[in-house]
Amino acid sequence: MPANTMNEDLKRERQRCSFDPKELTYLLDGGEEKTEERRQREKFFLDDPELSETAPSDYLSHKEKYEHAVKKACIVFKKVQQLQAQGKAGMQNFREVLGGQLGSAILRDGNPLGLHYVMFIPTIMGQGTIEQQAEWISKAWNLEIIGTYAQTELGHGTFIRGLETTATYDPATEEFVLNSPTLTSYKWWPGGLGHTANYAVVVAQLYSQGICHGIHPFIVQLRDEETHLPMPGFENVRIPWNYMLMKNGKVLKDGSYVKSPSSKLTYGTMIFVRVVIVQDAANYLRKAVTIATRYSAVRHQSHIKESAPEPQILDFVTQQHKLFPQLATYFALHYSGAWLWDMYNNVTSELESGELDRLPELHALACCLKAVSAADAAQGIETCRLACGGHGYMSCSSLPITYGLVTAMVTYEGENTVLLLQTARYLMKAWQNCLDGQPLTPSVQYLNSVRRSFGGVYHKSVPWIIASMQRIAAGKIETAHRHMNDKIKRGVNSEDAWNETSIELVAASEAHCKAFIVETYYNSVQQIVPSVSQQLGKALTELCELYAVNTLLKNIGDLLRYSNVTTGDLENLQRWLEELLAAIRPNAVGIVDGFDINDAIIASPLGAYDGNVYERLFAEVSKSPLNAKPVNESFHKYLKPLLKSKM
Ligand SMILES: CCCCCCCCCCCCCCCCCC(=O)SCCNC(=O)CCNC(=O)[C@H](O)C(C)(C)COP(=O)(O)OP(=O)(O)OC[C@H]1O[C@@H](n2cnc3c(N)ncnc32)[C@H](O)[C@@H]1OP(=O)(O)O
Ligand SMILES: Cc1cc2nc3c(=O)[nH]c(=O)nc-3n(C[C@H](O)[C@H](O)[C@H](O)COP(=O)(O)OP(=O)(O)OC[C@H]3O[C@@H](n4cnc5c(N)ncnc54)[C@H](O)[C@@H]3O)c2cc1C
Repeated sequence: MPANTMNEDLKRERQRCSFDPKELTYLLDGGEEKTEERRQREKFFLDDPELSETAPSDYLSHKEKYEHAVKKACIVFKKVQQLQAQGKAGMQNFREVLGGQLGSAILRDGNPLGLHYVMFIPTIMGQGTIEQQAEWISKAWNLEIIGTYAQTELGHGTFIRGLETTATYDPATEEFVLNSPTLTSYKWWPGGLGHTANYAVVVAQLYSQGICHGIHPFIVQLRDEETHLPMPGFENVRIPWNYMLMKNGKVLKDGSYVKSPSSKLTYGTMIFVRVVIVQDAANYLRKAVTIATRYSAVRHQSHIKESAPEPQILDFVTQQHKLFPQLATYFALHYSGAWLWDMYNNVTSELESGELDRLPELHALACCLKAVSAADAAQGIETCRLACGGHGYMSCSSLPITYGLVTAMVTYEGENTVLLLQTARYLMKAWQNCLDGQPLTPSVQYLNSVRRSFGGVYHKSVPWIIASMQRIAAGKIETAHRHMNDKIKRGVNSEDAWNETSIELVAASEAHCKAFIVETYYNSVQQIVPSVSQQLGKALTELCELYAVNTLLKNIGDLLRYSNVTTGDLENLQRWLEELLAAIRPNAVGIVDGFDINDAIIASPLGAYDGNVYERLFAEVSKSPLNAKPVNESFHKYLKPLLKSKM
């Protein structure tokens, strides 16, 4: 590949951009200094020859991939320790390095220490007493032990009240006795459980004095700390009394049980991870859309006008309609994720002082935002992959693996439908409160105002779209509430009525979440615009408008059903969408440049900064061991005899 050449199309695109991408980078990082720190950190890891890929891991076996990932995770850990020793990193950096997009680029095939940092340590911090934190946290941070979070069993993932593993307190020895007595009670799925972790937080049904007190977390040693040989299996495993995490519910030494202020505090780690997933989903989406946008600026195909040369595929409006909403969705999820993170931190500190009032609202928002961000990011990444035609299908494009990782988010940490139904529970109560004239929490305040008016006259503005989406959400909430109550009035019991109405309940939850995202995104942009250049402010506003218009147009049926919108208004919306695509077109490459994702993190020949797509694709396929020899052995072994036998 010619060194230092920049693709001519990308050069032109960069000249066309109306704002300076660096300004966007600084905005997203939180300032120039933060950008510099991030870049230095990325360089520190990515320039390490032991961490940079010489050959793609696609060509390794499953076992080799695992070993390769463990090796890299250990190198990363040592490097973070080096940074800490130099005072250049705090504890937070484990999360930034191992959990963010840098970590997922280095540990492309999975992070064997991921659960240790994202669930084991947070559970001890959130569920352990001060003494238990003192005992376990520093060991865990220093990687003297490696933990995981073992909740899901072969038979139960969603319905955690149905877990079968038991922990029975024996006051005679002051120990808990753990048992997984059936095939379906086997712990199944926990990340790192197979070969990496030597400890786990095990979630089990607590029994004391003959009474079941529901699920609680216990620290259990899985493997010998020296030999790493597995401890005897889950039959009558004895652990000391203080291995039950007792910040919330407790068992006293005599076996009496002290209830937690809320049994749902045991579910705290799940809320934390759901909150983190929103940001994680956004980051994966921005990587995919960077790849697809740069590729679409470099790729020429077909004709718009027969007389003109083949255009960049980014000039097809249908291509813009595939990609630009993904750019906008990144920002929408980024700002909603930041909002949720703030709420999570505020509510967590309220919980510390015994205030539980805002926990239900946090739970309702974390559930629907996790579900919608995982689903939208997955769909967005798949759209980006398809938008790259055949080359998007190649594993070296990084798009299939990115989609695979994000689609798992739909299932883990609470399956999406199940989480949307949790939010629906909250919304049904909120609607009832609204009917009864009771106060409403901030995120459902709109139900009151929407109830009073059916619609407002169309005007070309995001606030009109927000109001329309709130009207749709309130309409769907009202419909589900009414249908469920009709069934109950007809004699259906409330549980069956819930199940029979659940399609509408899920739809109501999604609509509520979308309205929340558009409003949060709009408010964030309104706050940012006065502090950035006029050009960047305009670009950010256009993206926000695109997200709003596109989301509303995807719900035309609902809009017609729940508002007094006219077909003329819909045509105006469609025109607005097309205007926005045209306005964003010159800035598309500048926007993804502003994401400032290092080429080693992009890890795709289609999306590198220099745009040398074809040269990089060629270089990539030549790494395949299959291409090392002109004739593969299978020809002589199988094909040749077959060909002969046919002659
Ligand atoms: C340092 C480096 C780090 C790196 C950093 C980051 C980067 C990477 C990030 C991503 C990587 C993450 C990898 C994670 C891998 C996956 C791990 C897992 O899946 S682990 C496994 C994950 N597994 C799952 O997620 C399992 C999903 N299942 C569940 O969570 C539960 O079974 C349930 C919530 C669905 C129902 O629970 P159930 O007990 O049957 O409850 P009912 O329905 O009967 O409702 C009763 C009442 O309770 C209320 N309430 C409920 N929850 C909460 C809450 N949290 N709070 C408050 N309230 C709550 C509810 O609203 C209702 O209130 P009301 O109406 O009565 O007033
Ligand atoms: C990559 C990955 C990593 C994971 N890591 C961990 C880990 O580290 N630790 C851990 O403990 N677990 C882990 N899990 C498990 C994960 O949390 C569960 O798979 C998840 O919670 C879903 O539960 P399930 O598999 O039982 O799905 P199920 O609940 O069996 O879902 C199957 C279907 O049933 C539907 N369904 C179930 N209940 C209801 C309901 N009440 N109403 C309507 N529909 C319903 C769902 O919507 C879905 O369509 C991981 C899973 C994956 C995929």
